[in-house]
Parts: sequence; structure tokens; C-alpha cells
Amino acid sequence: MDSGGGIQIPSRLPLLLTHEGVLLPGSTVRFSVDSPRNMHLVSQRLLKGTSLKSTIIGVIPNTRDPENDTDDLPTLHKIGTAGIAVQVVGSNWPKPHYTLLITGLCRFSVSGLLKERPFVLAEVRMTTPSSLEYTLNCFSMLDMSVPVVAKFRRLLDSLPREALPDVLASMIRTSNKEKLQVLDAVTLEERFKKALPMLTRQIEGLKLIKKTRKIGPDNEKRVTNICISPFPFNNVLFPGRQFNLDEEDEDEDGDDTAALERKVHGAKMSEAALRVCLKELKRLKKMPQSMPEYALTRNYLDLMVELPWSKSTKDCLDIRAARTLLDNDHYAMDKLKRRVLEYLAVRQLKTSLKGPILCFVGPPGVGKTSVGRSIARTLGREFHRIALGGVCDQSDIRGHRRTYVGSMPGRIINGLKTVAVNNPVFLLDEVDKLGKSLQGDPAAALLEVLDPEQNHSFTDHYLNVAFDLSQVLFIATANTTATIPPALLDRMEVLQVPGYTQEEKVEIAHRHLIPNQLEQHGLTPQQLHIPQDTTQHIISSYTREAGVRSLERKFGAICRAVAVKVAEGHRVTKTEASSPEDPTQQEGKSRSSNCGRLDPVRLSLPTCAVPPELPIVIDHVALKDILGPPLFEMEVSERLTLPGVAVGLAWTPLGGEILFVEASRMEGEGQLTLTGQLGDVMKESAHLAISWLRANAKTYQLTNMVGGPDPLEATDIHLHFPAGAVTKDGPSAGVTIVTCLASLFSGRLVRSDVAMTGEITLRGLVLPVGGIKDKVLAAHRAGVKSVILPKRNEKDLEELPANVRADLDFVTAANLDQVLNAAFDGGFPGTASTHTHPQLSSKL
Ligand SMILES: Nc1ncnc2c1ncn2[C@@H]1O[C@H](COP(=O)(O)OP(=O)(O)OP(=O)(O)O)[C@@H](O)[C@H]1O
Repeated sequence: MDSGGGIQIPSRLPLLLTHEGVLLPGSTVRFSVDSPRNMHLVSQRLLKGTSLKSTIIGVIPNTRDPENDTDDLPTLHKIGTAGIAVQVVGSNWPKPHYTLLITGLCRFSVSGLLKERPFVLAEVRMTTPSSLEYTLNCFSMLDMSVPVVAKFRRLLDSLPREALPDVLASMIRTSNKEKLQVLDAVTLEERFKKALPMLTRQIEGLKLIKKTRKIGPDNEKRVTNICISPFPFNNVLFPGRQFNLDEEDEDEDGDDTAALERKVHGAKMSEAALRVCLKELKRLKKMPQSMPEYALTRNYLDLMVELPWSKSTKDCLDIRAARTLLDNDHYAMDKLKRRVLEYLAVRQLKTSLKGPILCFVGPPGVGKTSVGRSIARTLGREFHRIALGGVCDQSDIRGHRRTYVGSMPGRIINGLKTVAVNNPVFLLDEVDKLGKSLQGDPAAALLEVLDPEQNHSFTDHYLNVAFDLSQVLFIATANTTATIPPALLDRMEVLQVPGYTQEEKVEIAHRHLIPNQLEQHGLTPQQLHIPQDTTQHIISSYTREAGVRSLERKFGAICRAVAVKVAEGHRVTKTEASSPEDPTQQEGKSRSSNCGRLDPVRLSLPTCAVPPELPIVIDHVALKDILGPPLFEMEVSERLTLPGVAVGLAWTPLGGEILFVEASRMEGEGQLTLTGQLGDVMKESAHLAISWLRANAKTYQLTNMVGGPDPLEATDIHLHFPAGAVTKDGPSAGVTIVTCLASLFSGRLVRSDVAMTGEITLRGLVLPVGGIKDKVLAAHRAGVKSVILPKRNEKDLEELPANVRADLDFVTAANLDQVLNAAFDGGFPGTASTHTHPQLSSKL
């Protein structure tokens, strides 16, 4: 078949059904092929054929629903363009597909379908172009007063006339719909009628741009070049949707690089970043959209324009207001709040503060994160939390290089993108849980972030240009400093946040936790009342924690149970209103006073027959019904009923704990067995304790199995530290092990209300240990009455809340004599001073 212009196409053509672009004669378009029919066409026709004829295919535009073309063939567009596949590229990523480069030859109309599978084969007829005289008439329509148009006209003069409308339509920026109209215009006159308004619109748009926007000489040159250049036609940048300069969304096949370029210039980024962006933009313009790298570059540029290079919030710091806000948000924590206020005050006086990074260290649930949030509120800044727990890849902090597949920026840059300002408060949560792996050390990457000397030029691998982090206020939280790398710790000011006492917890519960939970569950204080003694019971019998998180959860459980009752009550009230004569309800009314309390029977009923009397008061019985039987009991006195048991105090990242030490002896050859997952230091403490007792056995009248003075003769000893699955280490159990063994060898019971901590030496001295506050709070929680501590830890007692100090007796011991004397009722025989109550006992 001859087109009249010398082009011949076969009368039967395999059809490529496209949904993403319109091929016009004279233009070259890249199509991505992934639907089954099109894939078959490529593999069975284009890749197998050997003649030129086999590379000619028909391209039918705008096929609906490309994904579903395994179903019935959709109604095809009647007019298509025959084209030569000049390039076929196959790829398996992200899914198997081909990319075809097709140059349009001429129009055809489909006269009949020959087969539908595996690909569509159709009988086609070329459409004949009409007389050329209109073409010349149309040319006169061009506005030659515009120099660009004049140049353009000269260029068009060199093209075959009948090719002009198609060439025009494919080079200027139009929607698929408009291109389809040009394709459908079979007569040349009609085609010109369709294409010319588009050209005029484009020219007007360019003129408008020139008027409304200052454009640099480079830009202008580019715009002019595009206007006068007839090839290549597709995927070439054409500046924006010129008739609506503010419009951000592009049409589906639109080339929106112009809008992107505007955003790049408007992002107020650093000079280096702008240079990189412009370079990338230039590459982007040359890339076909179907190339995978196009999306990568596009994403990169989108991120660059979204980053808050120079967008910040204004600090509105008023120290008095900050104090009120901190006090309102958090009960107790006086030391922490004082330090935070100092920090804020200095910030107020000196705005460009390269201040220390605050690191709140304490057990879970003591309010570290929520203080960080309050600081952001007092400053009027955005808040963003970065959870670092388990992060073991440094690219999590610094991002991946863009050469990696699936590369992303790090959490710092992502956070900045999220908050969209460059001076937020970043809370680096759980810095002590950073890991290390083959992918590098994230803690090392954090060094640069947290160092005020370096962080003004933080370079994320993905961005590859420096971003200024000096305005960001970093706050870190951790459960312990032991696992924070020293270099990182050195850059931070550690503020200890200890656990709460029972009284503090009760206050926190009634001021914050209960009102919060009521609100979250849609309840009011008029509907639910939790008395103070119930709260105390929950704290002592249902939770054993330094913070208040688990306590808050218990209140949540109570609220849920009550919400069911209240909701049922509503339902009943409504029914009651609709049938006031119902006798069962009359009966219910007389019982309604019982329904106010949640007793076990009533809670287990599927519905409450009458609305409960409000407020519903939670007493111990209702508590047991909702939360089950108590989880913890005061076990100290029960476990100290035999010789060879003593209570120690341990510190863990989760707060203080009481720790039992048990010893037993049996006939043997003097072996010591230690169990309970002990670390080396703790094992050494046990050996030290045994050695000291052997050396002083005579003084203290200790005996072995056979009654001799060496405790190990004919005797094996087993020392066990219960909660055997939990690893324990550290020297502070020394005094407890000595006391436990002294009890075993003397056959006397250790006082059941005493707990102790302290490191020992071979000479019987007691050395100071850490975590005194948390340990004493744990002893207080467990109902202990007296605590034995090293003399040199006496100063730490000042940090304790007054009520704890009043409730407990403290014995400060410098040597083991004093420890044993205080641990046994009536003192210990052989010690320097045997008293009923030790002289060092003090009530601070
Ligand atoms: N002193 C307090 N006053 C009022 N509410 C508090 C106080 N301490 C903790 N809370 C509340 O306890 C809950 C847990 O606090 P938060 O999440 O801040 O604990 P955290 O110390 O950050 O714990 P983690 O170490 O597990 O992250 C929050 O709802 C918080 O409001």
C-alpha cells in the first residue's frame, strides 16, 4: 500500500495497543510495553522477524485498561499510525517489560480484525491525504510579527507540507486527547485546523512567560531553541502549561520539568545544592521518561525542593510560660525541669547557642519523651521523634548513595522533610540501643550530626550536598549510659531521670494518666471515679516498674470495661424511654443503685439490665474483676524464713530491683557452685565473700558440716540468684552474698525487712556503688523497712524524696562488721559492736 508520499505499508498489520501516548506520523515516541498482548507482539513478531516489513507495526492509541487485555479486546480506536520499531530494549526490572522506540510513518484506519490472540492482527487501509493548497493558506495564518514565529516559519518551509500538522502536534505541548484529535483528522485541512490553534496557544504561552517572568539568558535561549527546533519531538522539555503558570499538576503524560525548575529556583537552597540541582535537571531533560533513572533523578529533585533549606519557625520563648507548661505537663521531676529551664533561659539570652545536647537517661515510662515534646511546645517549634532502637546500619542516619537500587535519604533528612522547617526539636530516642553491623556504625554517623562544630555541613549520602543542621535542637533519650559509645556520650550532657515513688505515681495518675485515659475512651469524671486507695492498690499489686507506662495501661483497661457498661446503660435508657410501662424495667429501676459499682457478677453479665448509677466507682472487688488477681505480692518476708537467704538491691536499665540471694550447703569437697546467669564480676564477688568468711570464721563462730572452723571443709556450697534467666553482673551484690553465707553458716535468719547493696574487698571493707536512688526506690516499693548501703554513698540519699527518706531506716556501713551487725536481729556474734540496733542507723 502506497501513501502517496512514497511510504508503503503492509495491508495487514500487528497492532500495538498503547495507553500512554499518541504516535503521529513523523514523530518518534518511546513506549513501555508490559501487557500480555503487546509483549507477544514484541517477542513473536519484532524479535523473530528478519525483514524490514516485520518491523512495521500499527500503533493504536488510548486503549483502555491495558492491565486487563487478557479479557475481551476493548473497542479499538478506528485510526492509528503505522510505524517502524527502530529500537527494542528488554528489561526485567521492576517487572518484565520492553521499551520500543517507534517512528510514525502514516495514518491508517482499521477495516477489520483478523485475530485477537496472541496479539491483535488487523486488516488496515491507509488514509489518503488531500490537496496541499490549504497548507499554504494555513501558513499565512502564522503571525510573522513575532520573530520566533518567523524563524519557525522558515524552518517549516523546509519540511514536506503534508507532514506539517503532525510535526507540529507532536512537538508542542499537548494532551493525549488533543493529539488524538489530530490523528483522527484524516484530511490535511482538518489536520491543520486542529494543529494550528495548538501552535498559536503555545506561542501565546511563551509570550506570556516572557512578560510575567524574568528569565535568564540561558532560559530564553532554551525556549527559543525549542520553539524553532522540529526534532526530536517527544519527551523534549516544553516549558510548563503556559496558560496557567501557577498550576502545579501536570496532565498525565505531561513533562513537568519546567514547574520543577521553578521550584528549584524558589527553594532558596544553598549555592552548592542549587548547582547540583540544575545539573540534575539538565540531565533529566535529556532522559526519556521510561528510563528507570528518570524516576530516580526526579525523586531526588523532588526531595531537594521539598527540603526546608531556609524555612524556619520563629522561637517564642517565655521562660515563665515555659515553667508553667512544664509543671502542668509533668508532675515531680524537679531536677530535670530545673535543668531544662536553665537550658531554655540560656537559649533565650543567646539565640545562636551551640549548646550541649541534652540526654535524658532513665528507666522506661518516666516521661523522657514527653518532656522532649514539652520543650518543643515551649519553644513553639516542630517536634520530630527519631527512634534509634535497633538501628545498625549507618545509612539509616546518613542515607544511601544514589547509585544503590532503592536508595533513600537517612532519618535526619527524612525528618526535616516531614516537619518542613529547618529548626525543629529532634528527639533521638533510645540512643543506647544503637547497634553495629557490617553496614557500618550508626553511632559514628551520629557524631557528626550532634557535633555543633560540624553539623552545619552535614552531608547525607543521598543528597550528596551539605545541609545545615545547626538550627536543629537535638535531645537524646536512653535507658542507660553503659551502652552509649563514649565518643557519643562525650558530646551530650546526661540528665538522670530516676523512677517514681509510690506517692509520686499516685499524683501522676490522678493529675495526668486518669484524665488522659478518660478522654481517650470518651468518658468523663462524672462517669468513672477511681479512688486514691484503688490507685495505690494497682501500683503495688498490678505493676512493678520504675515508670508509669504499665500503670497507664491498667487505667486503659479499666476505662474500656467501664465504657462497655456506660454504653450499655445508654442503650437501656433509650429503650426505657420508648416503653416506660415495661414491668421488667420498673423492676430494674428499683435495683439501679446496685449497678453503680462494678461487682464481679454484674461485669460478667452480657448486658446490664438498668443504666449504672454514675459515677461508677472502682473499688478493690471491681478491680479484681477487671484486671484479674493481683500480679505481685509482698514476697520479701515470706522468702526469708530459712537461714541462707538475703535480699540485695540491683540496678537495671529498667530501674531498681530487689534481688534475692540463696545459699545451701551439702556434704562434699569444698566446691562452690554458682547459678543464675552471673557475669564474671559477680562470680568474683562470690569468691571474695567465701574467702573473707573463711578467713574470719573463727571470729564469727562459723562452722562447717563437720563442726570445724573452715566453712568449706567437707562441705559443698551452692549459691543461687533467682530469676535465673536474667543475666546479672556487677560488684554491688558483695555484701548480700557475705550476709547470705554468714546466715547459712551461723544458722541464723537475716532480718526480713532489710535489703542491702555494696561492693566488698578481701579485707572486709564496703565500697560505694552506683544507682542508689533507683535501688532505694525499689526497696521502698517492695515494702522493705531498712536499707544497708556503703558509707561513701551517704551523699546520694539527699536525692531521695522526703517521704521515702522518712519511711526507711538507712544503715551506712564502712566494713562488713557493720553490715552483719545490722542485718541480723540482735547483731552478729564476734562483730566489733553487737547491738540490737546499729549505732549507724540514721533517719535522714
Ligand atoms: N512526671 C510525669 N507527669 C505526667 N505524666 C507522665 C510523667 N512521667 C511520665 N508520664 C506519662 O507516662 C507516659 C510514658 O512517658 P514517656 O513515653 O515519655 O516515657 P519514656 O521515659 O520516654 O519511656 P521510654 O524510655 O520507654 O521511651 C506518657 O504518657 C507520659 O505523659
